[in-house]
Amino acid sequence: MTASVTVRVPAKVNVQLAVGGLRPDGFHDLANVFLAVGLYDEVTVAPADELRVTCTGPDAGQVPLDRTNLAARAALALAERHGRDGRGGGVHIHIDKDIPVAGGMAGGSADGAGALLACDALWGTGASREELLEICAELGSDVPFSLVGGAALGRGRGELLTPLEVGGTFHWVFAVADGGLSTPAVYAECDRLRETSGTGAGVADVPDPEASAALLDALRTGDAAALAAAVSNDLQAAAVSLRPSLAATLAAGTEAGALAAMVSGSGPTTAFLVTDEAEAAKVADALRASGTCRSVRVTSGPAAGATVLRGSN
Ligand SMILES: C[C@](O)(CO)[C@H](O)COP(=O)(O)OP(=O)(O)OC[C@H]1O[C@@H](n2ccc(N)nc2=O)[C@H](O)[C@@H]1O
Ligand SMILES: Nc1ncnc2c1ncn2[C@@H]1O[C@H](COP(=O)(O)OP(=O)(O)OP(=O)(O)O)[C@@H](O)[C@H]1O
Repeated sequence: MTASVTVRVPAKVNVQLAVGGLRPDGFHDLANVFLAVGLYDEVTVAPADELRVTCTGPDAGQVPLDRTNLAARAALALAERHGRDGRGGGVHIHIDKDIPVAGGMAGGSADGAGALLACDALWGTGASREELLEICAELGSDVPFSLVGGAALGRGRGELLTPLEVGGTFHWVFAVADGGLSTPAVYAECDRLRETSGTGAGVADVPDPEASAALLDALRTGDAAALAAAVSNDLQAAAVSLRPSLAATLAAGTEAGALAAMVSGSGPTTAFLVTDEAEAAKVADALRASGTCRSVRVTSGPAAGATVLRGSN
């Protein structure tokens, strides 16, 4: 019997986040271009008498350890589908968290996808990729992408994925802000700004979001300058409206020579696209010196999706 299984799962940045109208179910239709980047959480699962979640890492204190944790919800969902209800809760899930919490980098989603893959291996469930993706979509809009990684276009509320070709490595600097932002609050602020913009348009009749052809081309050819010219995030104004101090962080990265500066997803982490590792180090130093963020991370993408590192059945 396998003693434990460890899965590594990447963070994401949205190189394009086009937000459509508010749907009757409370979600927004998206054209969401995800890129997985090399900051990872590791999720380890092992048999236990009951469901238990533990977490280590710099932000561990902000992670819920009850059944609301996305990793716990993933384990319970798989157990229920495979008739393990009696025993299914019997798993210890440990999260070694390196992805900023509530930072717009899909940290909780990563843990959900990681726990799902790890429990599937631990229990020998043999769930198909299709079933795993279905459970991921039930857990959250970003969770399917955490499973597949690489780069993908997410339609619907972000869960309907089409893998994208990427022709090179893109270098990034991330500025982690103090505290998090609530994803629903940022979407609500986006609607509020649209309603008060004076266009007279309601939040339901926004044009259908479309992926940018220039952006997809830049990903395919690995052209960082072209990607920088095409990135966009419809949630950026909302995140900055809720956290005005982000404007200074964005300006600090731009002044330091970043090709592009943007809010990562719903924020408040900010993302800076740079030409290479040397530029990344320069921009990272400038951001640290600016005093406009809590910490700075340097990495690159695309990164592989959820991957079993140790143990399997
Ligand atoms: C901002 C992004 O991270 C960009 O990738 C995602 O759109 C958010 O994905 P997520 O954190 O997995 O979000 P979910 O757990 O599915 O939804 C949380 C809340 O965010 C809002 N939400 C999310 C996704 C979406 N397409 N439209 C929304 O309006 C809704 O208020 C929803 O109740
Ligand atoms: N495993 C988990 N790790 C972190 N947060 C979790 C987890 N499970 C549930 N949460 C809850 O989800 C909230 C959002 O955390 P998360 O780190 O996923 O945000 P995020 O990166 O902004 O998400 P996204 O980019 O998908 O919108 C947290 O405040 C926390 O209460």
